[in-house]
Amino acid sequence: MTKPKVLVSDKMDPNAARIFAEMGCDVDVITGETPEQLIARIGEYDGLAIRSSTKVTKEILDAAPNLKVIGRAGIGVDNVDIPYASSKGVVVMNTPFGNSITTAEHAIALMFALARQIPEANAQTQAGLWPKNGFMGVEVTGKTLGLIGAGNIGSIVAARALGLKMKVVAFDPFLTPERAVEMGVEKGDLDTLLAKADFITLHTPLTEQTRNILSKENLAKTKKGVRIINCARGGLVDEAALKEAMDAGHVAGAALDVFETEPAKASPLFGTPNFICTPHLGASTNEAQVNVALQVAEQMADFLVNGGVTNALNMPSLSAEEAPKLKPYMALAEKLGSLVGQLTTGTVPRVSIHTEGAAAELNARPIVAAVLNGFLRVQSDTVNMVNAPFLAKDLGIEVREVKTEREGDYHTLVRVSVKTEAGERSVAGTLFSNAEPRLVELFGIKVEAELTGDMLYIVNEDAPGFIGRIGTLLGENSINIGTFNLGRREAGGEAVLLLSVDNPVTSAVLDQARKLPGVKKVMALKF
Ligand SMILES: NC(=O)C1=CN([C@@H]2O[C@H](COP(=O)(O)OP(=O)(O)OC[C@H]3O[C@@H](n4cnc5c(N)ncnc54)[C@H](O)[C@@H]3O)[C@@H](O)[C@H]2O)C=CC1
Ligand SMILES: O=C(O)CCC(=O)C(=O)O
Repeated sequence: MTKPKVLVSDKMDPNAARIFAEMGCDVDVITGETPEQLIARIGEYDGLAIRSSTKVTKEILDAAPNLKVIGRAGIGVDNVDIPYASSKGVVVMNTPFGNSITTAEHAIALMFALARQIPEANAQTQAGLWPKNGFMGVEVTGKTLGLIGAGNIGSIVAARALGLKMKVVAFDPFLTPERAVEMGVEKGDLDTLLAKADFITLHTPLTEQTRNILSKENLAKTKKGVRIINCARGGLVDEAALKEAMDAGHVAGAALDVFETEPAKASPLFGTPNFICTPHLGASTNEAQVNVALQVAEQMADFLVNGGVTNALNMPSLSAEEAPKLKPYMALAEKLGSLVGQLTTGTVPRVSIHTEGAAAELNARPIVAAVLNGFLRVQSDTVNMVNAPFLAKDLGIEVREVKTEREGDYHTLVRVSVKTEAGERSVAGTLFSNAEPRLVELFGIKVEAELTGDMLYIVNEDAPGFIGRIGTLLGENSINIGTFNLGRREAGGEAVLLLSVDNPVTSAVLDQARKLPGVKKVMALKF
């Protein structure tokens, strides 16, 4: 088997390359290239490992037909066009925890640097000025820290601030009252936070809701003398409004690690008294960089070599415990989706996935994605587990999930139903020995079959002599039958025949089969 090829295109701890190699990937580390150089190179790679410098645009994704996974050694993925990557079936992963402590510590470091004006005091002291009287600081003890965003990093910042005997007011629409109590913070709305905080620190992603969350209007609602720290993303603070508020003496100090445009080579804030900044160093410690490099390489290699999915942003994760249990279900789900896709014509406004018994206890998202992957594969060669749910949405297909924990006839069952112009049609399957996917029902008829390789699907009137005739026809055309699976609605009624065959059935043979007496439908299937 050829080894997957990975490109590391941003500066990353060397442990990443070591792990990729140890886990069976060929790895190239080529950093600092222009977008054009990356476009010329990316075509040969299965994986791309990045930090924040590489911008993974539509153009880069279009030039990457082999790309299967993008791994961000860090948290923010705003440098990756995720919707487009998803539409191309490329998994995007990050490492959500590896640099959180380091970034929280940077926010706390900047808070102290602001409180005691350390950068300027340092500069003037080293210039020989000994400015003993020019730097009256403030204590942080007893002050209120306004925390905008109480996720991984925000909650670490809160814990550190509480340790410094500060009070913490947190604004985060997803923060539950219980979690706020657990964190020891006061949950407040944004206006309350703005009115109360002596220091404000931001820890949200940049979204349409958070862009300019510290706007001119909101800065005006802050306490006079407030100090602001942003170690999250440029664009959360309106930089021009911040400059105005600092010049007016309303904001006493601001520390930015991140800027709206990076690298920030110029800014109206540069040179403003009590403004300090760092060049997006939030994650830059030895510890964090080793953590994220190891983690991204392990996750990407696990995906490329073993199919494991961890911390993907556009695909359901499969934990190490879940993966072995879910894998046979995903195979079953994909086969059932494929069967119903091959047997259905016309528009399908709805696909329902019903899990029953043991299947209902599992994480349904990978099972649903696998059904859609199989179902849509019939119309698209480029569909996969990542883009199938997006493609279904684009096609206007409603996807329903139903779970019944009670067992029916089978210990475990997955049923796929599609709504068509002709009505609802469904197929169902189970796992034999908890591992082997088997079809057990086809459009209301009980039929047990392994869906594999080339198959022939025949609907006929149940009558003596038919099986002999189809066997003879295939034999005369040198088509060897592997398995033979029969089902019927009732004696003498509609019957279904599913045959696995050792070689594909040509259209000429299909035509001959259609002419056999009692035959209603004949189709070649492929799994
Ligand atoms: N400066 C640097 O080098 C680094 C920056 N970061 C950035 O830090 C940010 C936070 O990272 P994590 O804490 O790991 O993310 P997280 O996802 O754990 O937490 C983000 C929090 O923001 C909250 N949030 C979302 N929308 C909000 C809104 N409209 N108002 C208030 N809160 C809102 C979410 O509910 C969530 O709790 C990310 O943007 C990340 O890119 C992360 C690492 C290093
Ligand atoms: O990789 C870096 O230095 C930046 C880290 C960062 O911003 C993130 O993880 O979101």
